[in-house]
Amino acid sequence: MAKVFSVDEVKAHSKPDDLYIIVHGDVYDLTQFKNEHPGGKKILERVAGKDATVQFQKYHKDSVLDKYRGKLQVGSLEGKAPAPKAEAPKPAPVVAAPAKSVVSSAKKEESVALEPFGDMIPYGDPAWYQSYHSPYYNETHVALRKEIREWITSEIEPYVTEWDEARHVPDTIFKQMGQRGYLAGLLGVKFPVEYTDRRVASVPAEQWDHFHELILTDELSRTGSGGFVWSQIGGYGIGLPPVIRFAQEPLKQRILPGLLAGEKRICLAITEPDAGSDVANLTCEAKLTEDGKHYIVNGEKKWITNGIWADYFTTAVRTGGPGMGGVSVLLIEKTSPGVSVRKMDCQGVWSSGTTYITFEDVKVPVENLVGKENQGFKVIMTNFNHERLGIVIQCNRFSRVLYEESMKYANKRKTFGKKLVEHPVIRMKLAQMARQVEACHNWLENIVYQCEKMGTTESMLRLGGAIAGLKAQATTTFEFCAREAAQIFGGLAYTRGGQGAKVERLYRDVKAYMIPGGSLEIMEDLSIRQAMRVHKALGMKL
Ligand code: HEM
Repeated sequence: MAKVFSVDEVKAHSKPDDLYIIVHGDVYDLTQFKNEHPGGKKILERVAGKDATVQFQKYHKDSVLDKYRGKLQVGSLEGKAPAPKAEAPKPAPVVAAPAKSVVSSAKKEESVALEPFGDMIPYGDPAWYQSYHSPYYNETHVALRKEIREWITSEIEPYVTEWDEARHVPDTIFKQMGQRGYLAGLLGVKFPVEYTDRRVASVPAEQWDHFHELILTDELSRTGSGGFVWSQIGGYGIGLPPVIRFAQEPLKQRILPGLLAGEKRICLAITEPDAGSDVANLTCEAKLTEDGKHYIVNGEKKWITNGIWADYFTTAVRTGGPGMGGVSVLLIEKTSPGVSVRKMDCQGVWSSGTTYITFEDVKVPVENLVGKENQGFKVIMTNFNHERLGIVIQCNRFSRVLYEESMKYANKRKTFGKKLVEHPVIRMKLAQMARQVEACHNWLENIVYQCEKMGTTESMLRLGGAIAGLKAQATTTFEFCAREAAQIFGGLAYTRGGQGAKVERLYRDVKAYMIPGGSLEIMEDLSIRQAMRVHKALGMKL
């Protein structure tokens, strides 16, 4: 049990070799820590024995305490009120919608506002977190949101900067993703109960839908690190769906339980030094042996997320003639002789393990063919909508994080005698960020709802154009917000770590979202070309 102090008792610890301070009513012993304090020891000695809450808030985000509390807190002041949790106070009488599935328009009376959640900064969270009415969410979504946010706040967020600098997230975190059932819920398909006994604590498997997946990815992205998110789902979220949809049953039985549990890792290997968004041009070749039992694979793959840690590579290879009709997909195993991986040094997403892979005479059993020979393009295409929606969710939360961080900072930092937020030029930046984030999120929810209703084939055929347009929108919003947030934070966004850590990191991560998964230019073009094709079939009259 932590000790209870009076103000006078804390005052007695006001020497450099016996240095206590008070922050938010909690008492910290900084006697040893002062020597390693990044802000210097003298500044701490000046507030020794005192309440330093105001000074602390000026130089740090409160989340710094999540990391150091365990090590430094020795007690609390007498009469201190318990700290507020992630859930905000309840201002209005609101109830969650029934857990029946997404509420239909015919049942308008069920579409009631959900309870407020989070910090209630305007636009700092999606509208349904801030007691707006929504037709999309029910109590299972509410429960999942709470479950993930608690985990991220206590076990992930305090360490993200450290992991990014180390360019590696501890393997235990990915294992937890498996144990918590999150990995099984990230595949754009119904919860795969036939291959795993892992379950998400707050959502019955049979009720799992696309909005749960949205919430999961969105909350992971609140960490403000593309590297962290990609370290967990960057390879998995695009490497595994083709296997679960198109691989042969014995292969699935063999590898899925380990992958869904977070014990094994997988990635998607399509891009090559000379083939990115123009997938049909890839050259990595796979030749069938004369006995028809193996493929022999030779070639290179570049910019492969998580490749360095992967046990399996869902790999696009050329088995036939030129163009898309000669492409197949093979599951290649890391243990096969001839596979080598080299980590690449990139501008952003540092902890995501971007990798260069070479395949030299790698022998792959024909049982590892995913889909049919020379029909790999269909396998790849089926993946695109899910991959791009994942990118959109991440980008939009990153944009929101940039806005939220800016809003908080603009409300505490003073220049020329005023808070930043009191300068119209800064409010204009915040307004421009918020309106783009909100527009993007509303389009996103609409598209996710269509995925939920249409199913895989129809959504693949009909939504490709809109999802490409949405990716273009989300990535340009992200780029805009990174630039504006950096201007608001000034020098703090130019240095790594500290209060501007998320802004500086996300600024570096932008291009990792704007180039892969279909570059901005290709997305904009596709959003019109593909939509025209679909609408021609729907009877478009020009
Ligand atoms: C529990 C007490 C404290 C802890 C755990 C702590 C921890 C830290 C950490 C980790 C940083 C690096 C930047 C960051 O991650 O935000 C930092 C920077 C800093 N801290 Fe503290 N600190 C504490 C109290 C204080 C107090 C009371 C003051 C002022 C009186 C202070 C002044 C500063 C300054 C000036 C910086 C440098 C900020 C910059 O680079 O812009 N700290 N502190």
